[in-house]
Amino acid sequence: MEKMITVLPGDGIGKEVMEAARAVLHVIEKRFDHVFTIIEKEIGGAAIDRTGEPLPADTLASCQQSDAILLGAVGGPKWEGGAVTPEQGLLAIRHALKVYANVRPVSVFKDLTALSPLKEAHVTGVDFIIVRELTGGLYFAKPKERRSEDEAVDTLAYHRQEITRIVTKAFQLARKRKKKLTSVDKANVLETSKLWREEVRAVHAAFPDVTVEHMLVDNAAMQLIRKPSQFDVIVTENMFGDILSDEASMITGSLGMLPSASLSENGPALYEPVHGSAPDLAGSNSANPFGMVLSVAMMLRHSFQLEEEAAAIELAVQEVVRTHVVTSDIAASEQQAATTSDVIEALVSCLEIEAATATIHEVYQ
Ligand SMILES: NC(=O)C1=CN([C@@H]2O[C@H](COP(=O)(O)OP(=O)(O)OC[C@H]3O[C@@H](n4cnc5c(N)ncnc54)[C@H](O)[C@@H]3O)[C@@H](O)[C@H]2O)C=CC1
Ligand SMILES: CC(C)CC(=O)C(=O)O
Ligand SMILES: [Mg+2]
Repeated sequence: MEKMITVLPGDGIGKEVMEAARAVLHVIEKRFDHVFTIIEKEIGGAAIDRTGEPLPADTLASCQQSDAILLGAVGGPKWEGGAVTPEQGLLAIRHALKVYANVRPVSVFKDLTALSPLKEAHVTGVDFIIVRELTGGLYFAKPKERRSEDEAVDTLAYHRQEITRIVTKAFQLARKRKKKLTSVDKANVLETSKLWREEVRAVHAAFPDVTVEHMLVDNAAMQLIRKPSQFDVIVTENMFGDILSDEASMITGSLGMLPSASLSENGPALYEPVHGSAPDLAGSNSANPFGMVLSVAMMLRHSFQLEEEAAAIELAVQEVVRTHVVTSDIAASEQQAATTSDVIEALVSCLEIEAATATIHEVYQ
């Protein structure tokens, strides 16, 4: 298979975790005989420094011509408060690619259950996805913001159609899973949430086999900690999904574990870890690359239908976790922490050994 992938490392640890994505893709290419043409482009602070723009035209053009896009993370103190910010580049690319559905799976690796701050019994069996609306709501309001000396206003607006398409996507995903959808809103006070609920009820008519519950966001935040295994598919608006997914990441042991896929109706999808550029870790070779690497697996599965290749990556992550080659966020102690480079090396050899094992298997069966 031949595919073109634009990679956008971005800023901070985005660059470091993208090294892991590249290394893993390289092994997959060799092992399964694919050709991945990788084009690297700038976004965020790196792009501002060189061009003055957080999303240069050539970056967007490359993404639009690609079969899929991998993004690290953007942002950092260097650009905070500037007239142009790295985060504007991130929002702009999501908007331009129309990737309205951000799918964030939350599942716990067996060998990490003890690391969750939650009781092990509560974490066991956790396997849900957050479907976050990604191109509307507070982060995209027009006029985007209003600011006077003493007042600032952001506008939360949703059009019925924006709700219909994300809710439909969530129902479709729920139908393929345990058929339980939790719609999270704040319908007791927000007009947008009332419209959201109306639409969930309307779309439900086409998915009678899926059970729906409506949950207020403050309760949902609590329920995620109380009993995360109650969830199957959560669908929610942009900012609620942003906040709840960082919260949910800790069920798995670390924000560094979570991958995501940002999907459009029919254009290329964007795959990125849930975390940001972590300025506190940048340059220290200690970022957890699993969220990025698992995003590569999502890309292979969803954009290229390469199930075996995706599973090979997930298996390698599982094996590397099992052998405790992990960064400090999920290591048993600081002394036992591996570097990002160690983890990449372990992932690569694991993927290569898996290949060798597969070959022996084929020879002897
Ligand atoms: N998709 C993106 O590009 C995102 C960008 N950001 C940007 O990132 C910058 C930093 O934001 P923060 O609020 O600090 O969020 P963050 O997600 O970068 O970091 C939050 C905390 O989690 C830790 N962390 C994050 N990723 C990790 C990993 N892979 N391994 C181990 N620990 C990890 C960090 O060390 C930090 O303590 C800001 O400029 C923000 O706007 C934030 C979230 C998403
Ligand atoms: C710029 C922010 C909206 C990025 C973020 O936190 C996210 O997408 O999860
Ligand atoms: Mg976020």
